[in-house]
Amino acid sequence: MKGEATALASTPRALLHLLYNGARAVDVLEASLDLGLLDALEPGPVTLGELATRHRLVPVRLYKLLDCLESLGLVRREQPTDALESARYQAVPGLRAAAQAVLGPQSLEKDRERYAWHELHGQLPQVLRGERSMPPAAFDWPPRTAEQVAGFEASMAAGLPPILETFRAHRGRLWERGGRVLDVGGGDGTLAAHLASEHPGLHVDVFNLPATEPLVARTRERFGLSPERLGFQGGDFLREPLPGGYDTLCFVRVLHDWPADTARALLVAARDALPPGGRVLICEEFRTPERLAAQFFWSYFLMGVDTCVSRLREVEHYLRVLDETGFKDAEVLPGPFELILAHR
Ligand SMILES: C[S@@+](CC[C@H](N)C(=O)[O-])C[C@H]1O[C@@H](n2cnc3c(N)ncnc32)[C@H](O)[C@@H]1O
Repeated sequence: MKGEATALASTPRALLHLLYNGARAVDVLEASLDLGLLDALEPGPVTLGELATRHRLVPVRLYKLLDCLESLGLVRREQPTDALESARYQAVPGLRAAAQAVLGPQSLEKDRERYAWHELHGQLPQVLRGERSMPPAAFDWPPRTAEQVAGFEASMAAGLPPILETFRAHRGRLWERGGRVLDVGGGDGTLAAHLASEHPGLHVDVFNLPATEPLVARTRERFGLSPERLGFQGGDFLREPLPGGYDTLCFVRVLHDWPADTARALLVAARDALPPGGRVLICEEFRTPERLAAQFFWSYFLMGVDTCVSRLREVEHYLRVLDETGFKDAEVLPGPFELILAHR
């Protein structure tokens, strides 16, 4: 039985049937996760008879649940005889981890429900004609009040684990020589604090808008770091050059927020601030089919927010701009969020 991932649906009509049944499909997956069926199905293959006995489930009912999973392309079935119990199943690789990430307690999708998407729901023709938008009271971009800034930076920090995983996977390569790092647009300093804590030879500063200074101070305190290990440089990268004195400048989920010419200008500013041999690190949600799917909520939501021009770009776009702005030896380091490393 082959276990490789499959397309969600083979035809547009099949996809539309599945989408219409989205709430029921999520119910099927949550039940499968809660019952522990995914733990058994992913190593698989396992027969329906074994699954039903192990989990004390009614075989004829379990068969129908597995039909639902099969129609979603999430399990494969072999039916050696017509007896239900003999049907053998195997989940596609990664299903359990995906179900945990998307439906489990730390689900980003569930967190997104608190945003006012229903302001647009059912109104897309008016939204697209420019007659209706997200009310600023429901979502303001860029964040303006201290409360909005703190809420936004906290939600960014909550999404850092896969980024930290990538940084950790390449720790030897990135930080064995220590040095001074500037995390440009570095949020509330959570990434910088992890880097400083995990690598005693590093000094890390956050460059961010002055309004974020108290947030970085709080992070510094939470991690028990001194200002010598985790510093703050207040500034506006749209209006002033980036500060010098660093070996590495990081742009983590920053460049995608801007039009291409602004993102390019930021890389030029980085080049001008770095010494020869200095490094730039770009960590982004590069545009891939999976990332676009993970971004579906924001593609929908931001139709009503013209002030946000954030967009996913292919990794090749950034590699080309790095080349055009004079960076050398760019390479893509793999991980849950790929990291581009390039040298001045
Ligand atoms: C999408 S967030 C990314 C935060 C963080 N790097 C992360 O990945 O969690 C963009 C960051 O850029 C900062 N930023 C936005 N405009 C800026 C500006 N003009 N100058 C400096 N920082 C800015 C924001 O305050 C925020 O921290």
